[in-house]
Amino acid sequence: MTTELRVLDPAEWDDWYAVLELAFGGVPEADEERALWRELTEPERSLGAWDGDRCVGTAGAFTFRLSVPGGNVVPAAGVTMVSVAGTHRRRGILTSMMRRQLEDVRRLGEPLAVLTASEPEIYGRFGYGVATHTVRAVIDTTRVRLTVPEGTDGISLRVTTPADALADAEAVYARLVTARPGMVERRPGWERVALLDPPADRDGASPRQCVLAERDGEVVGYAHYAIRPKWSWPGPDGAVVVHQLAGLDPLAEAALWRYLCSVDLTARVEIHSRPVDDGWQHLVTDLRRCEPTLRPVLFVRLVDVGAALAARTYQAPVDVVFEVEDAFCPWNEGRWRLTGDAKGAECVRTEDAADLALSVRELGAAYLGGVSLVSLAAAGLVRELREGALTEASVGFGSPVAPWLPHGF
Ligand SMILES: CC(=O)SCCNC(=O)CCNC(=O)[C@H](O)C(C)(C)COP(=O)(O)OP(=O)(O)OC[C@H]1O[C@@H](n2cnc3c(N)ncnc32)[C@H](O)[C@@H]1OP(=O)(O)O
Repeated sequence: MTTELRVLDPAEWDDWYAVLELAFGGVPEADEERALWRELTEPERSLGAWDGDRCVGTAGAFTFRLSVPGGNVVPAAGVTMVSVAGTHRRRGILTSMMRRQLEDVRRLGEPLAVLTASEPEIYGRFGYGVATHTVRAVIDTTRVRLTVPEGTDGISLRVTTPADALADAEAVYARLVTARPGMVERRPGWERVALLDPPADRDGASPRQCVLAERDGEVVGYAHYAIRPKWSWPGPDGAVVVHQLAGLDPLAEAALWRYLCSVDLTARVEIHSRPVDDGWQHLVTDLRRCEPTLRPVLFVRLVDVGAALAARTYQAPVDVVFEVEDAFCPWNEGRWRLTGDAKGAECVRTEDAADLALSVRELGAAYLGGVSLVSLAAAGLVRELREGALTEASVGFGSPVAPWLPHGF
């Protein structure tokens, strides 16, 4: 069997997308959702694998800019819509699409490729490392109280709809992008992804609602949530389902959490995705009764090691030579000297002796400052060749704010 890889012709989008839908189980998306993904697809950077006139593989990329430690936003390919038809699996089609895609990303000059994986096992072989995690939790609001900081009463709340609050919520989001690594700048059209609310995904909950936090008439935070009513024999037993929450300062966030934790006729707050260092965990009286669980989310791949490492800053001075192994993108292989601090960085090829040896996957994992090089070394994935280099690099790579990706793509 030979398959041909080619750039997507927009006229073929329906056939191409049908392969993806089928690979994910074949449940058709709501018209509104499908139409939005069609609009957001960038055909010129989407690949199809064709067996004769049959599309049997798909892989897309979005043109993103990702926030990195220090506050820069760096061009990144947002790899997406990856699938291979059930009739054509395990014959190397995904591998050929990943190779071609990374070559294209390199040609476009984007130092990074990022993705969220359907199954984490798939992408390590292509050099992607897990760089961000998210916390899911269920707060038992019948047992857990929230102690909010003084000053929260200065925030007033207004209930509205996500659609009516869109411009205000987007303005808040835009101001937060550079404050936390791992966030994606929203391009035109992407604000509508935040509004997607297909009834099939609601699991018995209401359409999404929105509450705005305001100080002196200015919007300083918002939350998107839904209510899942439930009645048990003793009485009301509903849930508040938190989809998004963002505040420009701690008081705005605390006021939003207080509101969500005190909705009448509910007994729990379900938090689907929050940063691992989120403030609410310190406001609750009993974190054990919130059942926090961790999940890997964003995979990062350094497509151009030199440009990627020079694009972020380092919280403590670093001067280390990395010996990088990268069989899938051999242009990255070899030794790189990284020098940098909190103001800027440079990363160039060198013949000097290596201080640390690792694969490009581990560099991707550590890149956003959420996974420490020391912990990767503890797993045997980073080798220290000069004493002291591991601590130096690990401290420098760290981030005071945990990286987090607020939404999928
Ligand atoms: C960013 C995103 O869009 S994530 C979405 C990914 N898509 C899906 O999960 C949809 C359902 N699955 C599929 O469509 C396909 O099974 C794919 C795309 C995951 C894999 O496509 P294939 O063409 O079969 O992969 P390919 O033959 O190139 O396999 C490459 C390697 O990955 C391994 N692999 C592929 N899929 C998986 C998997 N789901 N779990 C573990 N290993 C896998 C193969 O065993 C192979 O290993 P090897 O190199 O050691 O031999």
